[in-house]
Amino acid sequence: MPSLTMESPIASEEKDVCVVIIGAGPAGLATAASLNYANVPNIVLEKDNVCAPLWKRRAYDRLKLHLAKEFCSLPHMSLPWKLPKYVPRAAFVSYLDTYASHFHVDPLYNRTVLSASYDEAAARWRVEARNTTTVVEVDDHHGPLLETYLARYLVVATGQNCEGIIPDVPGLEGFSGEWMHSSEYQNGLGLTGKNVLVVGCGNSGMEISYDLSNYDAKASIVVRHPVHVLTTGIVYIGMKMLKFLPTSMVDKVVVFLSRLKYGRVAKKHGIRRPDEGPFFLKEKTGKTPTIDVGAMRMIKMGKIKVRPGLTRIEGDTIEFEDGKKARFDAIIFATGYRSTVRKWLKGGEDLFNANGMPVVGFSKGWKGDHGLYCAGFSQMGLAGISMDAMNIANDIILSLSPLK
Ligand SMILES: NC(=O)C1=CN([C@@H]2O[C@H](COP(=O)(O)OP(=O)(O)OC[C@H]3O[C@@H](n4cnc5c(N)ncnc54)[C@H](OP(=O)(O)O)[C@@H]3O)[C@@H](O)[C@H]2O)C=CC1
Ligand SMILES: O=C(O)C(=O)Cc1c[nH]c2ccccc12
Repeated sequence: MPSLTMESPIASEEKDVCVVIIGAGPAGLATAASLNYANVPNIVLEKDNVCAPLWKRRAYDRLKLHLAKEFCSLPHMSLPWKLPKYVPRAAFVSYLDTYASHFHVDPLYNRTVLSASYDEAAARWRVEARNTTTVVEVDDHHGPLLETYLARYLVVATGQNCEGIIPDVPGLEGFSGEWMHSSEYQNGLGLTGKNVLVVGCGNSGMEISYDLSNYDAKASIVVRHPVHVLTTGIVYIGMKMLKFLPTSMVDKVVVFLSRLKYGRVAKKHGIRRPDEGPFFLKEKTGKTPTIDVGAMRMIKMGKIKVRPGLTRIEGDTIEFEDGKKARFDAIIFATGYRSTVRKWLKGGEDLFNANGMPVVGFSKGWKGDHGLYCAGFSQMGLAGISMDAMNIANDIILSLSPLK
C-alpha cells in the first residue's frame, strides 16, 4: 500500500482527440451534445464528480430559472412541456441529466485542468489535467496521475460562476458571527430570529434576503451602487421585443415598466437606477439586472432593511458608509463570482478580461485563434448557451468538412 505523500505528478500517455471541452455544466453538455449529434469525436473534462455541479450543489433551494422556459432549452431537446414556465432548479437538473444521457455525453470526472496551451509545431492544443481519483506508483515513486490530451479544438465551458468572491472588509477575520458566500447558502433554516446582513443586490443577494425573511430572519441588504430591478414578466416582454426591436428601444419600455412598478419604493429606500438601460448593460458588461421575486415587497413592508456599502467590522458590529452601525449574527456575501480561465489557459488571454470573461460581446464571445472556443459566456444566460453551442459545433463541423 503506497503512503499518500504527494510527490511530483506521474504522467500518463498523451491522448489524441478531436475536441476537448473543459467543463460539464450546461454549456459543456450542450456543446458535447451538438458535436455528438454530428458524430464529431469529443471528450468533456470535469473537475467535479458530477455534471452541472453548481446547479446540483451550489444553488439555494428556492431557485427557479429567471428566464421563461422557451429561452432556456439546450440544442436538439426542449425542456419538457409539462414543466412550469419558470423551471425550478431540481427539474432543470433532472433535464440536464436526461439531456446528457440522451446524447451520450459521458464526461471524464475528477479531472482538474492545470494548463491548456497551443503547440504550434503539433498544431494541437495541449491540455494537462490532474486525475484526482488516481494515485499511481512507479518504482519507489508515487503521485497523482497527470493526463495530457492533444486536441485540434478546445472549448472553454468552465462558466462564469467558478469561484465565489469575498471582498476585503476590514475586520472580517474578527467577526464574531458566522459568514458564508451565497454559493453555500441553501435556505434560512437556523437563521430564524437572527440579524443577517446580505452583501450585494444581484440576483443571489435579492432572492436570499427574501428567503431569509420568509424564515423570519431579520434581513438587511447592502445596495451600494445603482441597480435595475425588474420582474420576470418585464424581462419576458423585453426578451420578446428584442427579437424585432433594437436594444435601446427595448430598454426604454423596460425601464418605463420598472419605474411604474418600483419607482416609489426604490426612491424611498435609496435604490437608484443606472443611467444606461438593463439590456444594454447586460450585452455590454455582462451585468444582469436584478429580478425581484418578492424582496421588494418585503423592503416596502420594512421587513428587509436596505443599507449602503459597509466600511468595517468590529466584533459583531458592522459599520456602513452612512456612518451608522448595527449588530449582526451572520453575513452572507452575495458579492458575485470570478472565472479562473486566465489561471490555466495559456495564450488565449486576449480573449478574456481581468474577470476571466471573454471580451467580445453578446453572441460573439465564442471564438479565438487556433480552434479555441468559449461556450456559455455570452450575455443571455441559458438562451446564449444554446446559441454558443450550436455556433461552435457548426464552426467545427465546417472546418472539418472535406469540401472546405
Ligand atoms: N434564478 C436565476 O436565474 C438566478 C441567476 N443568477 C445569476 O447568477 C450570476 C451571479 O449572480 P450573483 O451571485 O447575484 O452575483 P452578481 O455578480 O450578479 O452580483 C454581485 C452583487 O454584489 C455587489 N457587490 C460586489 N462586491 C460588493 C461589496 N464589496 N459590497 C457591496 N456590494 C458588493 C455587486 O454590486 P456592485 O455593482 O456594487 O459591485 C452586485 O450587485 C448572475 O448572472 C445572476 O443573474 C443568480 C441567482 C439566481
Ligand atoms: O442568467 C442570468 O444571469 C439571469 O438571471 C437570467 C437572464 C439572462 N439574461 C437576462 C437578461 C435580462 C434579465 C435576466 C436575464
